Amino acid sequence: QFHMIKYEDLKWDESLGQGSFTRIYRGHKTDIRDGENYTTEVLLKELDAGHKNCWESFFESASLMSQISHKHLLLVYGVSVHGVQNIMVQEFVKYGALDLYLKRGRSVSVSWKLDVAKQLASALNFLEEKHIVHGNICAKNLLLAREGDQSQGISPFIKLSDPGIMVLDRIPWVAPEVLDAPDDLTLECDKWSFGATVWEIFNNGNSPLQGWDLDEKRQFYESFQKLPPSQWAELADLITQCMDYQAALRPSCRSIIRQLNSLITSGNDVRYTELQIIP
Ligand SMILES: Nc1cnc(-c2cc(N)nc3[nH]ccc23)cn1
Repeated sequence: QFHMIKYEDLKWDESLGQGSFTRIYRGHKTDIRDGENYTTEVLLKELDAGHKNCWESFFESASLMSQISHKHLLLVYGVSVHGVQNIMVQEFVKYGALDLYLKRGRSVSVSWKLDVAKQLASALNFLEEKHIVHGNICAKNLLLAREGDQSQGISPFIKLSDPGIMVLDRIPWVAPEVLDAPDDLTLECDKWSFGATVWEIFNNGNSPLQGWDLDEKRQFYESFQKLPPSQWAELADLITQCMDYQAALRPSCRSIIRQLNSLITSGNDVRYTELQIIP
């Protein structure tokens, strides 16, 4: 399924924090090609030995991403097994997770945000064409490889990370129909999550329904509520289409791309804060 990497070819640098079942580090891997030693900067994702049960979803998500390659999909070099330890070796993406980048108050323009949304849509379109469901689209899983420079006309560049291990309180990123049947994730689920992720991008990385407890979040679905609309009507409309409670009515990726391309950023290039609903 994927390339096995020798533990002795890996070097750990600094810790970059930890997820629910994983610890992540910056590191390097060495390869020997035509007798030359090459070192590549990598991200090392250690799966807690204690969480054996997440093993298959850990490797499933890794193998999913290593079967295909696309410029906006994170490259997974392979896995390394050392005793009871499992390590996923990913390409190192310089600026890390997009939600944290946006929360750090980087004031980015509307066209910057729209570029990111278009790149995510093209990654989703690629996955849809391969009938591959990602299952965990959110700003936390978007990695920023290039900050972009408005003055030089250089756009940002993002990579969609592996789905990782699905945790259940994924409301409002997880599509409502998944809550009752978590096993049959469909391509339509990724469209719902795309809508929630675009909402995050245009809300400076703030999570929708931030601070709501699980009951309030369940209630949000049960009463078919919608996220507070962006003041940009056409964007709000696209988000609403993606987050349709009827999966079959969500737009195709091609339609999403067409609508994103028809959004006019001129005049919208002002910074505005979005509404937040208070539970
Ligand atoms: N595939 C990946 C995933 N995350 C990073 C990353 C980069 C960074 N500058 N700070 C971080 N802090 C935590 C993770 C991370 C890099 N590459």
